[in-house]
Amino acid sequence: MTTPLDHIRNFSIVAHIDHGKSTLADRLIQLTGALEERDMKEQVLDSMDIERERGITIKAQTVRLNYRARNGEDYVLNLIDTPGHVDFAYEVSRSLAACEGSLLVVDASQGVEAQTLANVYQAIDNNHEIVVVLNKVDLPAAEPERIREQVEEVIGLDASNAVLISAKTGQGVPDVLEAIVHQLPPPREGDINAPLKAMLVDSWYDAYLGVIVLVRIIDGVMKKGQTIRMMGTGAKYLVERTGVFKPARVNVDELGPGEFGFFTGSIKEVADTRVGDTITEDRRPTQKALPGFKPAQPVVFCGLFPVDAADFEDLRAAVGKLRLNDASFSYEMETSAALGFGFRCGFLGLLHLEIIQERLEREFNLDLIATAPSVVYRMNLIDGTVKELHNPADMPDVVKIASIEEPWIRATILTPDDYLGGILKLCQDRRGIQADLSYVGKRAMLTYDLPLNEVVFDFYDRLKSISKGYASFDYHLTDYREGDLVKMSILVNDEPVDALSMLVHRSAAEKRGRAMCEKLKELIPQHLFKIPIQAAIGGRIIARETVSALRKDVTAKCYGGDVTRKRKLLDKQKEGKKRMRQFGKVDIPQEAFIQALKMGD
Ligand SMILES: Nc1nc2c(ncn2[C@@H]2O[C@H](COP(=O)(O)OP(=O)(O)OP(=O)(O)O)[C@@H](O)[C@H]2O)c(=O)[nH]1
Repeated sequence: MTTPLDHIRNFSIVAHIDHGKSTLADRLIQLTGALEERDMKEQVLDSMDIERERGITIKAQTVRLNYRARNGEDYVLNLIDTPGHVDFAYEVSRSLAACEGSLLVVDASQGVEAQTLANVYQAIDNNHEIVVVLNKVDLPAAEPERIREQVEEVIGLDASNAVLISAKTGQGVPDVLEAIVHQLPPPREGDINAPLKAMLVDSWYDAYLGVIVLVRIIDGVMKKGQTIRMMGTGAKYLVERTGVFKPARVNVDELGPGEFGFFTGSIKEVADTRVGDTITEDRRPTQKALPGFKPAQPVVFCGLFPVDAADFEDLRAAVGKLRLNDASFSYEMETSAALGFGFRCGFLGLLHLEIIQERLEREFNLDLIATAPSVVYRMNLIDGTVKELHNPADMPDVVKIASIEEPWIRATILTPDDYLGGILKLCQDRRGIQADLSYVGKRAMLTYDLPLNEVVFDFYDRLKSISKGYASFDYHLTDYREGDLVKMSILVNDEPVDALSMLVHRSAAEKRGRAMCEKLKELIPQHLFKIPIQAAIGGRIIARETVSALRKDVTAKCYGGDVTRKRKLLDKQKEGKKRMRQFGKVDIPQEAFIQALKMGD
């Protein structure tokens, strides 16, 4: 039996990272009895280990809560989880488009932050009704009244009905459930007799069931035995199972209008499902598809190579497996003179890159070298063609290039006033153009346009360290702009190391080149001969350092003495060697690549 529309509420929780979204979700699940206390793992919505460790939510999920309200009526509340990090802004927007309301969670001791703004405006753009929830009122530093005013002033939302809670102690959380029922609207449309029309919200790969597709039903019903058609791709599948998450997976006979749930149907790959696609019944299709979504485009690329060339096939299998579950991660084979065989991989952002790299190393036990992250450049060639450049190593000959364009972002930074000077300097150093500066209480809200190229390395780390962790940051891509960009190569012992070449702005090239050479000098161990390290643009050397030659007697400890100690040392050397890469006659440790690429101003 399907639930009547006016007894359904579909909502998301939007918040800045760490303001308590997952803790509140846990409480709601617990209060509605969706999960027995003893089954209650901390933060059930964050299902992947790495996510839990980092405390961030990546994959959007949904949970059905059955709630008997104080008026005695039974409601179905679908909680659609959204990720909180800027890299996953696209996933946020697609989950928001599938529901009607949001809880805006704001930490009452911290107040509005950059991602509070970014996420709540996305919800408002999706016509959401919004319940303001002020969390962490148990903290001595909480100032709910001040933050209530801030929400009204800065965001322009009515916060007079804000619910004051502590997701940690549970205080006030039952009022959140009532607010969901009374302040959020039921699904706006939905005709059970109309042809099936459903939105594909998400999909992921499950080892037992294959691809699981999360859907929001608009019209009609979806049930086992139906042949459905994806209107965007034209592909047809037989529905084998329909169900909901409570949060454990439970099969149901059918899904009706306004409901969220999943279906399975021998779909082989996540890549066969397109988020935002309209699903209809093949036999009786709906006339009009939903407005589609754009697929998420990778914006940051880097090469991933196995430290040990023998691991290449394992790496291939591993990236293939990850891709099964993450359509926004892309890869293609790449060869590098310096690093051998590997893959050029595309990511939604730096965090996405780090997560994938970490999963490859941890879950698949691979030792990897990652090359400098690079954005996608547009090369306007003299012959009129346009080429997208994902890899600095593939840069066309400069004489063929008319101009180079690079992606720009609009960044919003909120910071306590004390750190404003340092942050302005950082943005300025990174070629930023200030668009706005205003105040949110005692904090400055800075809006800057920046080249993404200047942000992908360590901008976020620098921002955090300048502001002692107090500044918050959010960005979105805006446009491509022409830039005076040059390819900088690094030569070690007169040989170019392709994995270290990068595109930089001409004005920053010398400084960056010098910094790279200095770092490499520290990181490359001494050899028996002198090693020159140089940065070059075309044939012109712009920076140079030298690793001096090793004096012979340093190896003396390897001769004579205790045999076990000697063997141990040799073993250590062998281990160390594995993590080195040979360039001509020079061994470069793996760390050198990573460290050399972190600029440090
Ligand atoms: N004192 C106090 N701490 C809280 C409360 N709610 C959450 N926390 C703590 O705040 C931290 C962040 O909470 P999460 O629920 O993980 O925050 P989140 O917004 O889901 O974070 P992301 O998943 O990273 O977006 C955790 O250490 C929680 O234990 C509260 O009401 N009071």
